[in-house]
Amino acid sequence: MQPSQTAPSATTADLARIARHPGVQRFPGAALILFQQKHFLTPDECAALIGRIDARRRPSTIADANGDSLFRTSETCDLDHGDPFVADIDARIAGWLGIDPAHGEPIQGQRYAAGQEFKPHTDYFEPNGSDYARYCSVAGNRTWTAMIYLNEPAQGGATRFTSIGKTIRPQTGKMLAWSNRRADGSLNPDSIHHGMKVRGGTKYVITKWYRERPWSG
Ligand SMILES: O=C(O)CCC(=O)C(=O)O
Ligand SMILES: [Fe+2]
Repeated sequence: MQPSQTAPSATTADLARIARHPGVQRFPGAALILFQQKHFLTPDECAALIGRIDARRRPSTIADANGDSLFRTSETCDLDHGDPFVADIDARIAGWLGIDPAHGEPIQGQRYAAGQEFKPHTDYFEPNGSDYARYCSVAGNRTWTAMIYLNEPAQGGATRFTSIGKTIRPQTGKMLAWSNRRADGSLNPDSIHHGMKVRGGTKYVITKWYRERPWSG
């Protein structure tokens, strides 16, 4: 293999590598390291993922449940990494970020019907939260999130980063990638975001989370 084709081995994303991707956009401001890459997946790839999500979806769950049963009302699907199509997308996301793929959790699909949402939350686990040991003792906390919109709901369903005041609308194949930590490695509360209510149609995304240490399933 050429060096450029080898899988990355870094424990976190490589900002210089990301910045070199043609068409990548970095959102301004120091509060959050957030990138967008349009057309990361083709419409056909998105449709194929939607088919897989519909075949295996189940109600979504949350860590550190706060008693609000309406906090996350979507459905979730663990995609099968034994499926070469899924494995290829997984490798492309890790390659884009420059993170060792071993640090990634399995890709999940999320489906929101009209009226469903995921209220404002951070993707990292609260170190003082009741579920921290359960979710983080082996692989550590979540470092980076990559999320790809698979379709465009008829109405609603934007992702709003509530602290930095940025709203991103779903576009088929568009990837958002952000660091859940600040440049100094501390957890970043400004990564808080809201998967806003779908008002018409259905919304599908895939989410990919990376950890401080290798993920062992
Ligand atoms: O659906 C969205 O826009 C956000 C999804 C999300 O934040 C998550 O799954 O952690
Ligand atoms: Fe999230």
